Amino acid sequence: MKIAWRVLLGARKYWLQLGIGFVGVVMATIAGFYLPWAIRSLTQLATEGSSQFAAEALKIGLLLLGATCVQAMGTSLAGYMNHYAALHYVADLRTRLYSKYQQMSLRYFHRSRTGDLTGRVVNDAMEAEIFIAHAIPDFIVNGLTFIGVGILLLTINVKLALISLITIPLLLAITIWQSKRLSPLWGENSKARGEIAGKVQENLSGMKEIQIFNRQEEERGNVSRLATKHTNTYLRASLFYETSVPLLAFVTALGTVLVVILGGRLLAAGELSIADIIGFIAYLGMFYQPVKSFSGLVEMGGRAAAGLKRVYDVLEEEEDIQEKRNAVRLPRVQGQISFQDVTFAYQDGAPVLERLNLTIDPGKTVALVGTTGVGKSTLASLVNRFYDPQAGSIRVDGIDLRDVTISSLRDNISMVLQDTFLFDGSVYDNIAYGWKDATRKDVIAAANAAKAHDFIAQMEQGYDTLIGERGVRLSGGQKQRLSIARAILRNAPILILDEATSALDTKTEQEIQQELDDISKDRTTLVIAHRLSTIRHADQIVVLDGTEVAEMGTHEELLRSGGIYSRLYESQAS
Ligand SMILES: Nc1ncnc2c1ncn2[C@@H]1O[C@H](COP(=O)(O)OP(=O)(O)OP(=O)(O)O)[C@@H](O)[C@H]1O
Repeated sequence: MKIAWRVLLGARKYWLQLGIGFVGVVMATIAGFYLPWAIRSLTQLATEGSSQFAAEALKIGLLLLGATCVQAMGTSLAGYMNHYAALHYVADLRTRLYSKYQQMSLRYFHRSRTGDLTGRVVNDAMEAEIFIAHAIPDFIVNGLTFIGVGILLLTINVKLALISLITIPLLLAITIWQSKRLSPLWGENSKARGEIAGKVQENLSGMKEIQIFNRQEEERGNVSRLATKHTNTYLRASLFYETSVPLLAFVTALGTVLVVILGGRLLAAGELSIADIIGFIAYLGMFYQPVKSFSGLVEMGGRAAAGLKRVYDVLEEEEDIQEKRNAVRLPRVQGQISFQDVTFAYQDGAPVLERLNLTIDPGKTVALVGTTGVGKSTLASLVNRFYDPQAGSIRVDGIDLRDVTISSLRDNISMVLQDTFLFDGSVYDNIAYGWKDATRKDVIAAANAAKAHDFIAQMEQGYDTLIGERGVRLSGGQKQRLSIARAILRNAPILILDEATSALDTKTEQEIQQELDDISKDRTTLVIAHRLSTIRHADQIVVLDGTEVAEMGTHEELLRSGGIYSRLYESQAS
């Protein structure tokens, strides 16, 4: 019920269409009441031996034609208008969900499965269509039919109408029992379906690893287990559904049996005509229909509500990276970055960084060095608020990152990451992704600076060549060069290079290194590189050890001091 209100309130932009749909539903339902009435009237005329039978029958026929036309028009109007509202609301929900995903921190994506998140946008949001265009109109039709036909039955014969009510409590008890058991089962079913989507998506991304390590059997087993789990949850729900539906049909038939027996007695006593009995039985089918379909409706609503709950759960999720209400726009910065007593942990009790202090002067190049897993990438990702530290603060030009809007902060930062991601589109689009107002000249200049222009020019369609799933495959080094071009194009005052040249051969690395050295001259640059030869010219080298800064200085200073850095450098040189 809560979900129904939520859907209706959420779809308030489409109340006009829903209102028209409502009128259509009412028109069609009421017009549908006429057929049994017409049968009753015709039987009455025939049994009374009316001399005007032909003329009366024509009148009834024309009325029936009118009612049928109204019913058809109402159904069509309601169907289109309700679908119009429903499908537009589905589009709104999908957009809101996606936009919510964009606001979530990386932490959220690490703990969620991509397939599950995709399923919420594609499948679960679609349940709103079931709710608005099917469950709610059906509920109105059923309510109207039950009340309207109930009144008509009372007008035909009160005693018979009361007798036909006897089975209703039993019918209701069965449907309520059924819906209580079914709703949670449909919830489990949705979850199990999401798990399969998540697992298959994950395995498709990791297919190379599955084949390299020959884990096909295990992975097939994992998918099969999830598929069986889904089948079992579905079957449990199905068992309830399939036992209660025939039970309902049986109890409904009992009602008709009672009416036939009592109707016969009343007929014998002269209290009722044969036309009344025929009309009554024709209406009785309509009268029991809402009660019978109540369980199906509850089941349909329950399933849709379970899916929609998964959508609303995401929409309600609190973003762990929040923008303050009074956050200000960060202008283009000079580029001083300072970490003050920063403590950060992915999991409680296992800090990656603890009370870390570090100041990077504007325009300087600072290299982060340390053993693998020490927290270099983590430190870099705190600068553009992929995560917030649990304690301490990070400032850019003295301004706390939490006081500025996230978009203005990120406008000031360009990043080249270890794992390059390129979109399914042209080479040009992928480079231009770095700056939406870039001209073709800017894009080519950036490609030149990243030493990517030559290989792009050699492609059959040059910058218009499609890459990714629909186009050509690029080598790791080519991809990396495009992502460097994208970052160069962004022209931000802070540049973060996280293993940016790791996929390149030594010769190309050296060439690009020169370009990177050039572009980092007038901007603050944070470099993470395992190959220490690439960072020896950095203004400052910061060595992380444990959870804090262990050493700091230039290449020469650190070599002289004979600490961690000098040992690392020597081990690489040998
Ligand atoms: N999303 C995450 N959730 C939980 N733990 C994480 C996550 N990302 C990194 N870690 C852990 O945090 C620690 C620091 O990781 P980080 O990637 O910052 O190290 P790094 O120094 O950049 O390593 P490398 O040189 O191998 O890239 C590691 O122990 C890592 O396992």
